[in-house]
Amino acid sequence: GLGLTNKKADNFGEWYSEVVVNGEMIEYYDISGCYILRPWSMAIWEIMQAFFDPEIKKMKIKNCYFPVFVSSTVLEKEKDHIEGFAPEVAWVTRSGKSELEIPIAIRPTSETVMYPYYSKWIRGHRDLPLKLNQWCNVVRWEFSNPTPFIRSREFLWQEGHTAFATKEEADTEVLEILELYRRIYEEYLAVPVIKGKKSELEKFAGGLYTTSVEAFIPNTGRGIQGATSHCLGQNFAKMFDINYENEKGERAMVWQNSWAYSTRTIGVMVMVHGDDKGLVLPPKVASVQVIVIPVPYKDADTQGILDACSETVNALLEAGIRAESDSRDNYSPGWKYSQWEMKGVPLRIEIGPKDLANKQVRAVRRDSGAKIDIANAGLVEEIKKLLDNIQQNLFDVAKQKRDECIQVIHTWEEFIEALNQKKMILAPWADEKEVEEDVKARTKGETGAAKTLCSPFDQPELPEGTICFASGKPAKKWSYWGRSY
Ligand SMILES: O=C1CCCN[C@@H]1CCCn1cnc2cc(F)c(F)cc2c1=O
Ligand SMILES: [Mg+2]
Repeated sequence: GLGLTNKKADNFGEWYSEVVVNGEMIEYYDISGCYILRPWSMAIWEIMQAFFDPEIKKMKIKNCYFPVFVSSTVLEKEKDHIEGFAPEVAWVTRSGKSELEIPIAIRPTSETVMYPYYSKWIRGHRDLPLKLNQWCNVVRWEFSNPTPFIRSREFLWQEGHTAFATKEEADTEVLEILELYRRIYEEYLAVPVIKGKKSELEKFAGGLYTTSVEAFIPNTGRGIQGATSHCLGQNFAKMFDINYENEKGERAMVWQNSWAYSTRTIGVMVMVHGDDKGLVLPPKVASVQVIVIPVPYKDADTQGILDACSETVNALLEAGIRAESDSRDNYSPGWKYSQWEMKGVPLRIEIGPKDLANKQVRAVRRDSGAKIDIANAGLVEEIKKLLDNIQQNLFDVAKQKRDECIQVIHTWEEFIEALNQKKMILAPWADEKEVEEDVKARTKGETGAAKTLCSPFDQPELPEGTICFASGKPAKKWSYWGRSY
């Protein structure tokens, strides 16, 4: 019957895959690491896209579409950028019965697909800035444990690829995009994130610097990169000859950025807000915000109740609230309550004989379970307020839980202790690659090594003489550390 067999606090991994399946977001596919995105999750992707796409259009970024296939010559053009990733690249080696002359890769990301054409299109300073984005899928044949939305062999994302005449313009855009990613998480998914800069070891090797929004999953004590915005510097301009004649008639290389968020966002939201009754959807991203359920009673005025349900739905729809009624006659109200709770619908409205008589409805919140009787007069306004309150409450609760997981430390002992307590660790460190490599080596274990998540833009005080928790060298900055996805 209905109901989850796994508890979130007991076995998180099994709970998560049960919730995304029972909530009808995901269907498992017969190829490992691949998942079907059912309408219940696709609708969330579309709602986020409906926010992000107009925002980048305001920034004069244009959408385009490049081929999914990459020739091996161009993919391998960038040796050091690719070398670590080579095992993840999926290849087409034949069509029908005939082997291909040259194998063709399926895009794992599109730098090498796009930049030869950036080189061709960018000739003079009037061709700048060139700012393109594409909404597409990418394929990375990952081997570590596949997880719906979080780590899959194919996923949907947007990838932005921009080119500027000056570093200043690039630096500015990196942060403008990162702010949009923060808004996706905090204003839509109700998930708190931390903005910061990746370490030299964790950044995109092909770029100059990487910024990210970092989320945290309290149940597993793991950080997760929520979205990423890189400044590529002039590295790819050098590799792909993307240069132009500047206003002084000199040859100059462009400054580039690339940035992405993916369907991973949905998985983070499920992990943070889901509970033992199933999904809990923030109203801003719920394709159904209010489900109206008739509660007929014996021979009580059933038609009157059904009419009240459709009138309520229509009033809510007219006010721009995404409402539906569930008037299926082959399920009991109780069964419907559980099913819509499993699907995480933020608000349920029940209409029974008593409600009909009193010209009111009974609203039930999915986040707190609170039951509220609301008069039909002024119903729409009350429901709007309730949905806003649910959105804010989900964020506040998630932020409070995440903040409780943050532990400031100064010594190695404190670091290990906090790691074992599944904390998100804030520590002063020397900001040296070897130090991070050493921490990874010293914390390797079956639950994965600790690594830097990001160095927050919002730096705490670093008093003179503070030492690095791992090396004893003078500390240069604070960074968040932890195990991660
Ligand atoms: O993260 C982004 C934002 C959107 C555009 N790309 C950048 C960097 C992607 C880094 N990356 C990430 N994963 C990869 C996997 C591969 F198999 C491969 F060949 C290359 C890569 C790879 O370059
Ligand atoms: Mg990867």
